[in-house]
Amino acid sequence: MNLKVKIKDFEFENPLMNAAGVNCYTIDELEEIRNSKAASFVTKTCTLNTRQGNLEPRYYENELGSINSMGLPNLGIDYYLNYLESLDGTYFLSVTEMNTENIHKILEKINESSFNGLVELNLSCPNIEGKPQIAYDFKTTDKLLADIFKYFKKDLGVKLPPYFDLAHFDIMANILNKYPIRFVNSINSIGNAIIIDENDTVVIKPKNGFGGLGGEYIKPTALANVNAFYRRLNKDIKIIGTGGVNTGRDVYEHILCGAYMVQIGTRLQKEKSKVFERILNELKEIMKEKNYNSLDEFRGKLKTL
Ligand SMILES: O=C(O)c1[nH]c(=O)[nH]c(=O)c1I
Repeated sequence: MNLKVKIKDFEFENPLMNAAGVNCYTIDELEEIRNSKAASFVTKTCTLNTRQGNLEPRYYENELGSINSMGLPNLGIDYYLNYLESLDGTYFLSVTEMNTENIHKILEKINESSFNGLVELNLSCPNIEGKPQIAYDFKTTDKLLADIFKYFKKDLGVKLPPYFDLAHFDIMANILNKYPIRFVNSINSIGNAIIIDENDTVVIKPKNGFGGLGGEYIKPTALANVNAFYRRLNKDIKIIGTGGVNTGRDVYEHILCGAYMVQIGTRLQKEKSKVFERILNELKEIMKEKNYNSLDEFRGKLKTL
């Protein structure tokens, strides 16, 4: 049984990796994933300088998922870049910045480095006070990508927020199809939800309790975003599916919708890196039952009525 995935010239043993932000803040956490059954990892989204992030409590989980307003805490691009440059194998480096000028600065830094993996440009952080998510501003996103591809020579994809209107899928896909983007990762957390505890109180401190939703809560929206972009993007832009993955069946559904790699966030936070082996075994069971020997045989084969 062959679980291999190819994105551009990069080949992965299987489709599983972590979602940015979970278990990927320190080198120790990244090494834990690298030494697990996951086929790759993505770093915590990083910026030019280190960031403390928002006040705590800034993360909360329950049986249905999680809510977070971390506020982009990270150890800075140099920390992650130096570590990544020391590795063989193919990994993902997630980056963003507070404005387009600094996004170009951090990408130019990567451009000049010997990093040979894929950059995941995060256009969808919902938790920076006063900063709207870039990917909800279509004009800015279009201009940013046009400027990036004037100089950026390495392999880059984008991390998108969920969209909820078919017209927005059309607009965004038309923009993305213009550029040599290697992948689109859908979705980031569903921004600005609230969860209330039994003391009539929100469960996280930042932004009056408003934070990004993850876990089972968001799987239907994640699957729809994966499939909407799979239907619209030209075939050399691969889809990475993120959101609501708890079982092998959830991975199977993301791939059925068109996903290549599949990222695990909330469930990894709960179960730690042994989750990759469990979910991989569950996926293999499903493929055996359905007599599939490779992911290509069922990727995108979602049936409609
Ligand atoms: O608050 C965060 O650090 C965060 N949290 C998320 O749920 N998604 C993101 O892209 C980010 I950068």
